[in-house]
Amino acid sequence: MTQDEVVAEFRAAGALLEGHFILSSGLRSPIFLQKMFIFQDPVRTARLCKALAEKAEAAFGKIDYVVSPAVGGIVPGYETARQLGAMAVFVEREGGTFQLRRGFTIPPEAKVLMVEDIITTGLSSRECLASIAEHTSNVVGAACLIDRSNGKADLGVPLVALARLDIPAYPADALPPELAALPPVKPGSRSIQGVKA
Ligand SMILES: O=P(O)(O)OC[C@H]1O[C@H](OP(=O)(O)OP(=O)(O)O)[C@H](O)[C@@H]1O
Ligand SMILES: O=C(O)c1cc(=O)[nH]c(=O)[nH]1
Ligand SMILES: [Mg+2]
Repeated sequence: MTQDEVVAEFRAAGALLEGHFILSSGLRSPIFLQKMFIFQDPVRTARLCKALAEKAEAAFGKIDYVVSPAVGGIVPGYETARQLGAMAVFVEREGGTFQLRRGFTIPPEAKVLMVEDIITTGLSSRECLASIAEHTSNVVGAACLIDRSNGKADLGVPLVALARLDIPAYPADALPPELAALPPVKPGSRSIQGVKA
């Protein structure tokens, strides 16, 4: 799947939102990729995650476990794992920190892929990888649908992305006037889980 085809899937799903958004990192952006508009359509999700699974397998070889950060990572993590013939588990915030809960375990010999939905600064991905590191050192890499940092986010492990886009994001005190003129909205879940943006 080409980068243009990935963007076309987001556009067709109505997932390319324009406005003034407060991102999980606290950065502000005129564009928000509402991945849940992708994930509400299982057929579209399967198309994207099949392509992601193929790219991840080509880069990292056989993968046994996919681990993703809740909430946004759960659906693409599950579907990518299904396409890979791997297991799918997720980490979720407990007291603000990602933890493997619900009795999930990762066998020490399992080759692990971290799957994220969207990457902006890479903070959520790094937090997810840190929580995985408490269970295994067998992480082969990471994969995401869209890396909106255009390759600038450093996860500390190799990353494959279905699309790399350069989408502007600004600190709150450095907004361009046209963005500052719009009322900000905060679509993500980090702040409602008691984690400082
Ligand atoms: O690269 P980053 O700067 O960390 O931003 C990307 C993260 O932000 C979103 O999650 P969010 O915390 O908004 O919660 P969600 O997964 O519940 O949507 C998205 O799902 C990524 O996890
Ligand atoms: O950085 C984020 O929080 C973020 C950006 C984006 O486009 N989509 C999303 O779900 N989260
Ligand atoms: Mg997330």
